[in-house]
Amino acid sequence: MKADRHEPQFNNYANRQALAAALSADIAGALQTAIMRDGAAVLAVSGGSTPRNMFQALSRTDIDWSKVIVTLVDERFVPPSHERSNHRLVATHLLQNEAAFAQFIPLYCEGFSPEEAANEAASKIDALEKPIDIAVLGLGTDGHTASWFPGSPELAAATDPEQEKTVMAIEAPGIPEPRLTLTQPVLHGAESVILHIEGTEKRDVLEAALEPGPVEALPVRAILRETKRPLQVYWAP
Ligand SMILES: O=C(O)[C@H](O)[C@@H](O)[C@H](O)[C@H](O)COP(=O)(O)O
Repeated sequence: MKADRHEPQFNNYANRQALAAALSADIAGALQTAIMRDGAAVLAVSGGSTPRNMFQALSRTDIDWSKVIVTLVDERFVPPSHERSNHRLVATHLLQNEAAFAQFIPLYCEGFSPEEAANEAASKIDALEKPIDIAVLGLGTDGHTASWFPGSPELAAATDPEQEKTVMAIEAPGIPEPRLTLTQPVLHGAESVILHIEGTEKRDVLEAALEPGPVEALPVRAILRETKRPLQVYWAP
């Protein structure tokens, strides 16, 4: 193993259906373990198109969802009625069936500025008094994860291991609306960090990010290099 390479643990599947079934079962098992240990479990999920099938499978798992708190790794600064809302995506595909009994902490807040909404969401997440048990991240082909986008003026602050804020407002060239994103320390502090990627292009981006180089170029590096335990990668072609 290369000394400066931060090896995640790869869980590779023949197809995306098999990945969704396995990842949803593994997340459900880890949530149930946290519930048994702590009386509650915190799950933070990403938006985008990749997690939809996994969300639908996870929504049907038979765990005590009333003891699960779901929140978002990041959010587009739009109301939950908007088609680009991650809140809407999670409400539609995850908080259904058995998982309809989960509690949900949104990041967006109607009538608030992005910064005010970030502070409001941070106060709710900080009040949980336990770290996130499972954070599920996606990956963009530009190397972003969460809303840590290359070229964002707030990228350094959001990926700073010393950042004291849990949630930050962030903008970046080319994205249509402001974002709200969890910061590096709160994801670093998660019991388990999962990267759910599909396709060869994203696998290549991850391999590039595992090589030495600046976080600014491939921001996912900020979590590849700083997790309490090996990042779990779930991948299918
Ligand atoms: O709000 C978002 O879009 C996500 O949180 C973002 O970080 C996502 O995980 C990647 O952009 C991958 O998105 P796809 O799954 O659509 O490729």
